[in-house]
Amino acid sequence: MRKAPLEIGVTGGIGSGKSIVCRIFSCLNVPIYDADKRAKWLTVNDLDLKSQIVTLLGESAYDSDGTYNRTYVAQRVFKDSALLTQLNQLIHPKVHEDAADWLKSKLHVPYVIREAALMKKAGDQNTLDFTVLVTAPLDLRISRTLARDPHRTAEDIRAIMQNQLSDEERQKFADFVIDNSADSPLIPQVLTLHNHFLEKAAH
Ligand SMILES: CC(C)(COP(=O)(O)OP(=O)(O)OC[C@H]1O[C@@H](n2cnc3c(N)ncnc32)[C@H](O)[C@@H]1O)[C@@H](O)C(=O)NCCC(=O)NCCS
Ligand SMILES: Nc1ncnc2c1ncn2[C@@H]1O[C@H](COP(=O)(O)OP(=O)(O)OP(=O)(O)O)[C@@H](O)[C@H]1O
Repeated sequence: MRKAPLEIGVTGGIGSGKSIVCRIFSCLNVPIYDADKRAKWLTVNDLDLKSQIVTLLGESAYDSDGTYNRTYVAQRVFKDSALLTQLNQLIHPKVHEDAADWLKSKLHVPYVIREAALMKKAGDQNTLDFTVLVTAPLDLRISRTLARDPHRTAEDIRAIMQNQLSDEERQKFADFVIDNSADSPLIPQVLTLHNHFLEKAAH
């Protein structure tokens, strides 16, 4: 009997469908750690991190009510990969610490999922048992993201993509791939993986 749950990473670029895939896993009672969402929470609630971000990006990184000004930060960092690296270096250790704390309350389940766009860059694959890559054609990812995020332009989305690994690079470390193109239903693919992970966790 394993002492801890299996840890599965779900990764993919902007608009690939990580969140929707994780929502399906969540319906199967699998706990999900959403690294993007937690990173945003930490930027506001971890005061040490907040002051480091102000030192790096200036007071404009936060609105007067203390909200993280994501539009401002996105405009700065997705155009300047060196600055993005510096921001990552502040945020990622905090996210790793937070994820480790989260895992401590999930010891009773067969497996958990960590959802993150930056799996390889963040070094997450070293602690994961398996990695699942969610893919979709680039144009479809752009159109889905435009429909979801009306405040972004196609140019913004391409700038973000340029700061992310390509699917080809992600395939090198992925154990499984979920095809999220228009004609490929997600639920059967998730169910197959779910059964596989349950089996792995039992042995
Ligand atoms: C830059 C920020 C302010 C943009 O916020 P915004 O709400 O506009 O976008 P959102 O967070 O939804 O991200 C949009 C897309 O960019 C991706 N993305 C986010 N951060 C990064 C990054 N550091 N490198 C590459 N892609 C990133 C997301 O996965 C998503 O696909 C925010 O993403 C941020 O603070 N990122 C740095 C923290 C981080 O690395 N988060 C990733 C998980 S650890
Ligand atoms: N198979 C699909 N059919 C229709 N819409 C989809 C499909 N997959 C994803 N979408 C939609 O496309 C958008 C992007 O998907 P999602 O938010 O899951 O991507 P993501 O990989 O989590 O993106 P990000 O990295 O930006 O957080 C969402 O609005 C989602 O509802």
